[in-house]
Amino acid sequence: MGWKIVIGADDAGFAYKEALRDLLEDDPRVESVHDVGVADAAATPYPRVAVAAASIVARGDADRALLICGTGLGVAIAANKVHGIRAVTAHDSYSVERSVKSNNAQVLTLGARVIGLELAKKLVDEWLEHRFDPGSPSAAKVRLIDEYEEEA
Ligand SMILES: O=C[C@H](O)[C@H](O)COP(=O)(O)O
Repeated sequence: MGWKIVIGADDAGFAYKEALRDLLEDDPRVESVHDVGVADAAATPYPRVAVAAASIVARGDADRALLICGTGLGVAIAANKVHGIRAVTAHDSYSVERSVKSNNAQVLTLGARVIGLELAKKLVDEWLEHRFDPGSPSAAKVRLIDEYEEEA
């Protein structure tokens, strides 16, 4: 079975979201792509799409989410407010890899005003290759985040 991915963006990320969704839909590693919007480039506050996408992942209806805004930062902050979600902004290959292998982040966020579309496509392509190893030494560190969240 392939990845079930949710994708979303605000107005600043709309054009990138459209291009990255097309890429994901054509990728044999991807089973499904759920687009939570926005549907056009009309101004939309980034927390709305970020929370909508992250909630789908949190309830187990998708494996991962890809979110795009101007910087990637606002959608990451908003997505991280959803219980159980680990969202990161990553604009280089190594960080994208470690976001999965070290942090078991289910949400990758990108900034359309920060990186070019071709780099965004390359990072998303690489992201699909990475998997978290629950038997790795990183797992205990991620559990500490979960434990803190349960106690908070
Ligand atoms: O993090 C927020 C995003 O970059 C958003 O696209 C732009 O937000 P702003 O209009 O508040 O700068």
